[in-house]
Amino acid sequence: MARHKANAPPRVTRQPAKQKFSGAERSALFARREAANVLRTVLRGDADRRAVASIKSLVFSPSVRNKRATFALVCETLKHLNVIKDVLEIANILNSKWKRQEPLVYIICYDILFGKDTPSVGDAEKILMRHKDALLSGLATLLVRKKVESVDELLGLSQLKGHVKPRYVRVNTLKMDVDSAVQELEKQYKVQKDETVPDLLVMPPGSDLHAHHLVMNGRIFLQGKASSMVAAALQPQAGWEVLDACSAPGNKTVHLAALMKGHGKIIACELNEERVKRLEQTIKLSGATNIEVFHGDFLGLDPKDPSFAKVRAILLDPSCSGSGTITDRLDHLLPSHSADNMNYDSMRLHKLAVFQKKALAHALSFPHVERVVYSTCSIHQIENEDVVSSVLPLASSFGFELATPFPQWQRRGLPVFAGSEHLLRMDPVEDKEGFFIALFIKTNKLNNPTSSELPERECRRRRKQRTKQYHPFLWPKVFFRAWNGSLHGRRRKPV
Ligand SMILES: C[S@@+](CC[C@H](N)C(=O)[O-])C[C@H]1O[C@@H](n2cnc3c(N)ncnc32)[C@H](O)[C@@H]1O
Repeated sequence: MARHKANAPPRVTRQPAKQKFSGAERSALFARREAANVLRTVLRGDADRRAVASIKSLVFSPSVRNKRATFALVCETLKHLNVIKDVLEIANILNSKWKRQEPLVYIICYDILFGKDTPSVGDAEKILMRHKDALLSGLATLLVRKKVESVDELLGLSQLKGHVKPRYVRVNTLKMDVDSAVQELEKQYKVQKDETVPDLLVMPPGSDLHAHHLVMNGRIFLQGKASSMVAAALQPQAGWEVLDACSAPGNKTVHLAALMKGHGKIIACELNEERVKRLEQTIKLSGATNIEVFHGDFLGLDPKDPSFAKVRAILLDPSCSGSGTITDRLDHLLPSHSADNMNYDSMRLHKLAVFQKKALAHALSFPHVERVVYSTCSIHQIENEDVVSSVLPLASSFGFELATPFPQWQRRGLPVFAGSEHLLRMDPVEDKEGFFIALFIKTNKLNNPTSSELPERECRRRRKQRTKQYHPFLWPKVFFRAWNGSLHGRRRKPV
């Protein structure tokens, strides 16, 4: 009887010279390799809790050639990942020697078990195809064990099927006006203007614009509704100086530039080196010339540094759990979102909230700032209402009040403190995306004279006192950094 090397790792990529593939086979083979590379990055990032980019942005990076097929394969494999892993275990096919090839094995198994065409070319494919019967019978065993009749039931897919979201595009008014964009897009799609954000267009779900010439040349940006509401809520005026505190990949930064009609200055601060590169690409694509990129820690910026003396508005969109967009990003399918990780999640949320509170308190402490927007794509109260309520005493001591962004918007903050009706929420089911926005405006309605009525020395004294009172945690860090020579990040020239 012929014996297969069942437990040997597949040797991949190189094919024997004489082997001839059809065009379709070749492109399927490439798509599986590209999907495996994306999946490897996604799973590694998820395991380390340090994802560099979402699945979408990895697939739509320039290095991936067959984007549509790769995206579909990655998403489908992730949706089925737990099932595939269980089936592989039941079929007892893999051992530790396969470890380095795991993502490719998952992709091929997806194709074998659930794909339209069974893979016919490729070394790894051939090895796994020899186990097709074992894989199929492993799947049947799994359905029986889980007491379900179909794979859909196993995946609980029915819950996700209602999640159909329109495609939103934001017109980059630095390069094109809204009506011209509508005219151009209407040649291929049904287009409507969004009723909330003036430069936002709504198109049918599934409209694939990734390769559209308006996207490629930065005349329109593929940006969701919630994300487009943030810069609009800040309402920066042409000529202002604005600080985008946590800015990469820069969608909101370039939206600010468009709202300011290219006049004034935007300082885009970003901590992560890799993401600074993406920020710079976004800025270049947008054509904005008034954005200065600052590679460094927002918390390390000294609000009293003369470079920020003219900053009048801050957009703070800090790192968050992303719980409002997980169905979009498919993050809920990643191993870290399984029930086993609930404890880890609450620890992570707590850590995020600590940072968010610090960052918001810091934003409010810039002396000449009049408007601060705080936003997250999270549904959790701990990252939203709780963060805002924790800084309210500090905010009011600086003369800030909560204001109501988009007053016509119905869904407001959770009623957990007086004033939460000013906050804006979007619901992941009703609005197809979970999001949160808070807007602080300096009204200077203090019980004592307004800061503009006080001599500068007195203002300084009061600020110092307030800082001592509310910021015990901030200054030691800043001083340490200054002492350590790392207070200032790298300031880059405008791109
Ligand atoms: C939610 S993302 C911002 C998205 C961005 N506003 C946009 O619309 O494209 C948060 C960003 O903040 C950055 N970040 C996290 N901590 C930071 C810090 N202390 N200082 C500056 N940036 C930080 C992260 O690296 C990440 O790129």
